[in-house]
Amino acid sequence: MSLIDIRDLTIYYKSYCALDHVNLRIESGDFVGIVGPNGSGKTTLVKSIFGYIQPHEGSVTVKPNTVIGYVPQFSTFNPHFPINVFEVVLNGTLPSPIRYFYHYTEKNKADVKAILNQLKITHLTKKPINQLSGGQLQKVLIARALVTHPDLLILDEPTASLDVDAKEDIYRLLAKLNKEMTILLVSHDISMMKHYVKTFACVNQSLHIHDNNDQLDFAHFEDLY
Ligand SMILES: Nc1ncnc2c1ncn2[C@@H]1O[C@H](COP(=O)(O)OP(=O)(O)OP(=O)(O)O)[C@@H](O)[C@H]1O
Repeated sequence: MSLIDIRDLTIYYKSYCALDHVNLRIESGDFVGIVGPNGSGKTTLVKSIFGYIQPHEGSVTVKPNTVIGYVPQFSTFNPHFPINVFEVVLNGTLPSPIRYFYHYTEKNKADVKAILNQLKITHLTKKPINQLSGGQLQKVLIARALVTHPDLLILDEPTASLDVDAKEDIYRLLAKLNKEMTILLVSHDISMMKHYVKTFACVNQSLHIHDNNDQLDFAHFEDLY
């Protein structure tokens, strides 16, 4: 069974059709890059995988017991909230829905330490998040998603607004993580993605799949923007 099986997914916002009979299968171990122009339906596709948006037609089936980690778009995160790195990552262990009087366990805290160590950001543990660089904050958000030990990590434009070195650093980290988990990455960085991604899904209301081993005409992809 595929990790994610999307069949004939059609989503409308009122009368506007954002996704039109989209089909996509994500297999365990894949590194899928979702590309497409602004407003083409990438975030809508991701939200439908989480079940935040219900299909008007078609279905999204997630393999039972799949743990999904999510790194939201940078712009949806408030970097000025008075909280430090350890606390942000610890938040990732909160159960959903949150129970009243929930207390973090010692295991939760040990998991956070282990992830910070794995991502080599232990030195940032006590730093307030408003003192982090863009690349450091992005790694912290990835750490928060990893603390639940996901089978599938979904990232929505994790490298937007980062400089080239910080972008490369994030892509190298994702390539390493892909040895242990499946990755679904929404991004506009086609030129960098093509070095790391195994499968491209090109969204523009409908969806086309390309194997990165194909001789892809990336110039044509870039024309879409
Ligand atoms: N809640 C909503 N209500 C109405 N229209 C919406 C809503 N969310 C998205 N849309 C519209 O649906 C289309 C797809 O939006 P979506 O956010 O999925 O695109 P995207 O490919 O992620 O864009 P971007 O690259 O700019 O982040 C857009 O035309 C958008 O304006």
